[in-house]
Amino acid sequence: MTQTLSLGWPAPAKLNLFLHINGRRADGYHELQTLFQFLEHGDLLDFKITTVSKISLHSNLPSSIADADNLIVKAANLLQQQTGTHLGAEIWLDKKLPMGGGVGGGSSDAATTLVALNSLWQTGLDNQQLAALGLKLGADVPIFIHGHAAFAEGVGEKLQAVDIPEHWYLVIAPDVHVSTAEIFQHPDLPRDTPKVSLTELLSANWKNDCQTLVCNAFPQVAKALAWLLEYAPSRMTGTGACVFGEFKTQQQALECLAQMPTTFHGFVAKGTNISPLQRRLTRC
Ligand SMILES: C[C@](O)(CO)[C@H](O)COP(=O)(O)OP(=O)(O)OC[C@H]1O[C@@H](n2ccc(N)nc2=O)[C@H](O)[C@@H]1O
Ligand SMILES: Nc1ncnc2c1ncn2[C@@H]1O[C@H](COP(=O)(O)OP(=O)(O)OP(=O)(O)O)[C@@H](O)[C@H]1O
Repeated sequence: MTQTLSLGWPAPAKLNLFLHINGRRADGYHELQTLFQFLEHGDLLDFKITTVSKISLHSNLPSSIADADNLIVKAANLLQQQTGTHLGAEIWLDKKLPMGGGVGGGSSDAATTLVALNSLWQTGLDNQQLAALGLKLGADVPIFIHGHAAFAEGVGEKLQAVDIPEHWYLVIAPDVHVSTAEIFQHPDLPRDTPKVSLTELLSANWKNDCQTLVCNAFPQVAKALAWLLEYAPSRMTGTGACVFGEFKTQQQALECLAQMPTTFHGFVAKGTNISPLQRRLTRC
């Protein structure tokens, strides 16, 4: 087999448009209800398929993340083990998403690796099997494999596709790393939002149950959110640190970005119900 080069696999960001924590399971994981939408903005991965089974990664990530801890390498190894393929891959990652930002960059990279390699290695797993594999790597991986905006329950793996308005967002990434595990372990995290139906949730005011705790612990997050709220309905995504403001048009979002203090870092992107990864897969 000749070596195959396959370029331009997107690993988009996600937003949690709301995030409710309904309880804590015996294994420590939390039951939640959340609404996921993708952004037309994210990391990019390239793959070279090799006939030796080695997985190697080249990236612009900080060297503090060892390859063995990288979710891309973990995803590729997991797919190899699961399918018994003897093929390997050389992978290039162009990291654009803020890390530990609640926009799911690591999970999205893992999902893109599973979806792309399953196609390029011709290992034939269906989306359900890939999502089950992905869940072993992180609670957010299945949504990126699912590829459609969704209402999620369970620990984030029970997904119901939804079609919701595709607004423009200004996302601000405060210069702090929020540990998802630490937020979920925190004694002050509210864990008692009652579960309600999707219909009720879609017409309610949206909130993020982690937001107050994270804003209290990280003044940079509170500051970014307070600034955004002057311009648009705004919230935190996931367990932070990113916050987003919602705009009807690209122009409004860009005008707000232009006024943003230079001490903040942010980007404008459109929300999308169909993941850019799905669109790339159908071009394969
Ligand atoms: C908060 C969300 O971003 C919402 O989309 C996700 O639920 C987090 O997903 P993730 O980053 O893929 O999280 P994981 O890597 O699976 O878990 C990190 C840590 O968060 C905690 N965790 C995560 C998800 C969940 N439903 N309950 C939890 O308690 C666990 O302590 C876990 O050790
Ligand atoms: N490919 C990767 N990209 C980014 N982070 C990675 C990757 N592989 C492993 N990690 C580790 O995962 C941590 C969290 O990454 P990520 O950027 O996905 O956080 P996040 O956006 O808060 O995710 P979530 O919204 O799922 O909680 C990083 O700090 C890093 O140590």
